[in-house]
Amino acid sequence: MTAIALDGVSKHFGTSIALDDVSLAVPEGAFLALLGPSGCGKTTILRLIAGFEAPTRGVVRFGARTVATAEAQVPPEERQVAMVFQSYALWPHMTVAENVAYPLATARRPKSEVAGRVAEALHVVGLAGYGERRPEALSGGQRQRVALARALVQEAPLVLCDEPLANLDVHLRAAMLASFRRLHRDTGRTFVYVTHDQAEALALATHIAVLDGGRLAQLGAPQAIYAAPATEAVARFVGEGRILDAVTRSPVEAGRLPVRLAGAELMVRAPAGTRPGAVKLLVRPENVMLGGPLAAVVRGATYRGPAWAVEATLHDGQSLMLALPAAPREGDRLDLAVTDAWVVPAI
Ligand SMILES: Nc1ncnc2c1ncn2[C@@H]1O[C@H](COP(=O)(O)OP(=O)(O)OP(=O)(O)O)[C@@H](O)[C@H]1O
Repeated sequence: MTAIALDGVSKHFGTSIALDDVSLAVPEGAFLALLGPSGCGKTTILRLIAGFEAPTRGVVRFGARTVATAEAQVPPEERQVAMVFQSYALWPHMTVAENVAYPLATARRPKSEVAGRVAEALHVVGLAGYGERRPEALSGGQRQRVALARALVQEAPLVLCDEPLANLDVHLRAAMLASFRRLHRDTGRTFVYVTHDQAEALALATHIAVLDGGRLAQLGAPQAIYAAPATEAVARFVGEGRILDAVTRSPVEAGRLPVRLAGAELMVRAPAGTRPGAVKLLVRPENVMLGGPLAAVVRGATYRGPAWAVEATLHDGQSLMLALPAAPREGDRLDLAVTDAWVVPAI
C-alpha cells in the first residue's frame, strides 16, 4: 500500500520554481530520505506533505486519500503527521515530560493515558527518568531525542523530519542515526527525512529521492543509487569517485560493456541502451586496485585514518582516486586496475 505519493507536483514562489513536475511514491513503512544540495527543493516537499504549503500544480496523496491539489488542501492538523525539526522546537518553560505530552494534551486525551504514553515514548528514545528536567538541562542530542519522543507519542503513521541531526556533533549524530533506525524498525511508521548529508541518507533510508534544481533526479534503494546513479548530478552528489571520459564500440550485453579508458580495455556496468561512442564512466575509489593495465602517476595523498586517499593521473591526463594503506610519494608510478565502474546514463 502506498503511504505517500506526489503526482506531477510543481511549486512556484512568485517567479522562482522550487519544484518542477515531481512524481514519486513510497510504500507504507518506508524510510524516505529527500537528499540534495541546498535549495534543491527538499524542505518544500516536506512542507507540501505536512500541509504548510499548497502545490501550484499536481496532487499529493496519502494512500488513496488526496490531501492536496492546487485548488483544495486538507489542513495540517487533519493530516495525522508528526514533525521533528532541526531546531528541536521544545518549549523552554515546560519539563521534558510536558513537552512530550503536549500533542496529547492539545488533543484532550485523558491524563492517565497521557502519563503512560509519555513514559513509554521517553523509554523508547532512551530518556526514561528525564521527564522532570527542563530542556536547558539536556545536551543537544538529548533535546533532539525529546523532540523525537514528542513525534512518537502521537499516533501519526507519518513522521516528517527536517534535518534533525544538523546541529549535532559527529559522535551524537552516529548515536542518533542508530536511534532513528531502531525507531523506524520498531514502530513500523513511514518516515520522510530531509538531509543534505548523503551518509545519513545511505545509513537510514529504505528509499532515497535525490533532487536536483527542483526536479527528481532519481528515486531508489540506497544501494541502487550508489551503484548506478541515474545522472551525472546524482553520481557527483552521492558517494565519492571521479567521472572519466571513455569510449565504447560495442552494444551493452547483459548489463556489461567493454570500454577503452586511457588506452586500456575495461569491462564495466552500463544501462541498457548505451550507444557506441563517448561515455561517462563513474569510478569509485574502492574499485581501483594496484596491479593492472592502467599506468598512473601519484599527484597527492590525504590521510583519512584507515587509509590514504590518493589522487593519481592517467597518461591521458584524467585523474582518479584510490585508497592505499601507506602514503605514496608524489610522482610515484602505479599500475592500476579498475574492478568495477558504471556508465552514467546520458541525458
Ligand atoms: N517561501 C518561499 N518564498 C520564495 N522562495 C522560496 C520559498 N521557500 C523556498 N523557496 C525557494 O525554493 C527553492 C527550494 O527551497 P527549499 O527550502 O525547498 O530547498 P532545500 O533543498 O530544502 O534547501 P536547504 O537544504 O538549503 O534547506 C530555493 O530556491 C528557495 O530559495
